Amino acid sequence: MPARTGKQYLDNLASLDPEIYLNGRRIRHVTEEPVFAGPLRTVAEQYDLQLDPRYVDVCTYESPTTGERLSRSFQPCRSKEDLVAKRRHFKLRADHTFGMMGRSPDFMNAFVLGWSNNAHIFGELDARFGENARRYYEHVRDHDLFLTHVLINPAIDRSKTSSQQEDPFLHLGKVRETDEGIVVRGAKMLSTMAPFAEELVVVPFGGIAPGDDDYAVVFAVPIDTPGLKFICREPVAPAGRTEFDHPLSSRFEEMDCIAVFDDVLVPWDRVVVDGRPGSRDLVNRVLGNDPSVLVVNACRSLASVELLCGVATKIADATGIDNFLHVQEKLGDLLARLDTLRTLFHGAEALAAPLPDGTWVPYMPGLMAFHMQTAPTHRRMVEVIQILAAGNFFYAPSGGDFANEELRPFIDRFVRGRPGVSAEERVRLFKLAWDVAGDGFGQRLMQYVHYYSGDPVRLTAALYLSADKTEIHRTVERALAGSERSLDIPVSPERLEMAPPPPPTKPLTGMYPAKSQPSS
Ligand SMILES: Cc1cc2nc3c(=O)[nH]c(=O)nc-3n(C[C@H](O)[C@H](O)[C@H](O)COP(=O)(O)OP(=O)(O)OC[C@H]3O[C@@H](n4cnc5c(N)ncnc54)[C@H](O)[C@@H]3O)c2cc1C
Repeated sequence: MPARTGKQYLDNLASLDPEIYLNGRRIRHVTEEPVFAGPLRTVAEQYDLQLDPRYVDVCTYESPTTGERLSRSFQPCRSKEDLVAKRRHFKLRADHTFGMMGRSPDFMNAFVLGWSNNAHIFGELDARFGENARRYYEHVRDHDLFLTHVLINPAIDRSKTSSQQEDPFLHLGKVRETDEGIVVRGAKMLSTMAPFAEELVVVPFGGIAPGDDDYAVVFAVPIDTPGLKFICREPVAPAGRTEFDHPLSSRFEEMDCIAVFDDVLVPWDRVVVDGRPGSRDLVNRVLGNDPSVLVVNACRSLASVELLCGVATKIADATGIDNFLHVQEKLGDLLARLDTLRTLFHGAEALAAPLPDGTWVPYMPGLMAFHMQTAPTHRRMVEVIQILAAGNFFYAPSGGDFANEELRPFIDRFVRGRPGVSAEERVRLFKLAWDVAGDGFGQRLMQYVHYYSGDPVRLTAALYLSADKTEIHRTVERALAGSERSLDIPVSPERLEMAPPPPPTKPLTGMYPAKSQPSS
């Protein structure tokens, strides 16, 4: 099947029977659940978008084997042109949600492309596993499936390894093997979008301790696999929210769930790492995702800070405060931050280079630097929106008030903005600002931005440990040499051709520094 429409996605989702629980209730038909209506419509639109005549060339490419149109997100990058084409696709789909949805289909599509690229590494444990990884990517690509994933163990006692927890199956681990596959038990925290997904991918992240091979299991299963349960958090956008009152949260709430594995059988053809001795070393060495995951993430981040920056400047204008110096200083700072991110984003692409296997990747340290700047930028933009909006959030009548003919003249008179800004324009703007900067929806997004890629503290430490510091140390040596080498100045190259960074030489475990791992 080629790239799907929204209807094809929804029809398939309706045919599945996953165990999804919301406030104690089993949701039997996710496609009919009112709480899920807004986000489901948005996910379906993400599928429709790729076949829209305006975007089909941006969002799809021709299958080399069948000639069908496939989602661009699955395309391997064999040239810089491929890289640019994928970035345009990712940014388009991120702009559709204004970057409010981090785990829209592109995220996991890019992730499983990496399973295909890394099949030879998974094959080191068992040739079947490499084959499974490659075939799974093709299965997801050819059926254009929507995936969720779980990486992290629940935070029961972070000072202990998985096998040291009070019960050996609090963290997800392998219980036994059968002729059909491996049986796994335990839990993984935070499966975003699980109610809307058709498949679940499991990959441990953050480092597995010595002696914990049983917990180094990598696999993918259909979302309605027996024994697999998802318990949703409380919705931040309860059913019935209108687009007038909640322009973002009524459409873009990604549900998060804890995933419980109550003795789940994973068939052998879905196993990529089976928890045998040596599994830990492999999982700590390779996460298995494609470098384009960082591009998906960067496109989402950019889309969301573009919206935030626009909201901040619009609200300053709407109430005539943009003539004040301190407001201009704050807005100027936000615009500079936005342009810093844009420059990093496009700079990483400009410095793209091929890996030894011919895959083109953007300048990865640049994308990592981009990632590390986005959370503080997002937070500052939210803070500035709060400072500039002040009490304005709290006298924004609801859609129902606007529809009340008796109230309307008062609203039009007293709730308008500066001359030229009507009450409706002003109120809609402040409701948008509240969704992203005040409401639980916006708070969850900010938490997402800080943590979606792991703990920023350990990620930043890992960046320090793995960075190539040769150049900056040469500069220090030149400064120390004093006048002896004062005319020995390197001339910067005419063209910057950055090779992709070598693999880290320091012992990192699944991206986090080894020293921050609990040990057995
Ligand atoms: C909104 C949202 C959606 C998410 N969606 C998904 C998803 O779909 N799939 C998925 O797999 N994950 C998802 N995540 C989880 C995300 O991967 C984790 O939040 C992230 O990896 C951090 O892990 P943690 O939350 O357990 O925090 P922890 O790693 O436990 O950190 C909590 C605090 O303790 C400190 N700390 C803990 N351990 C150490 C240590 N060993 N050394 C030093 N400091 C330590 C940290 O610095 C931090 O301040 C999501 C997270 C959020 C917020």
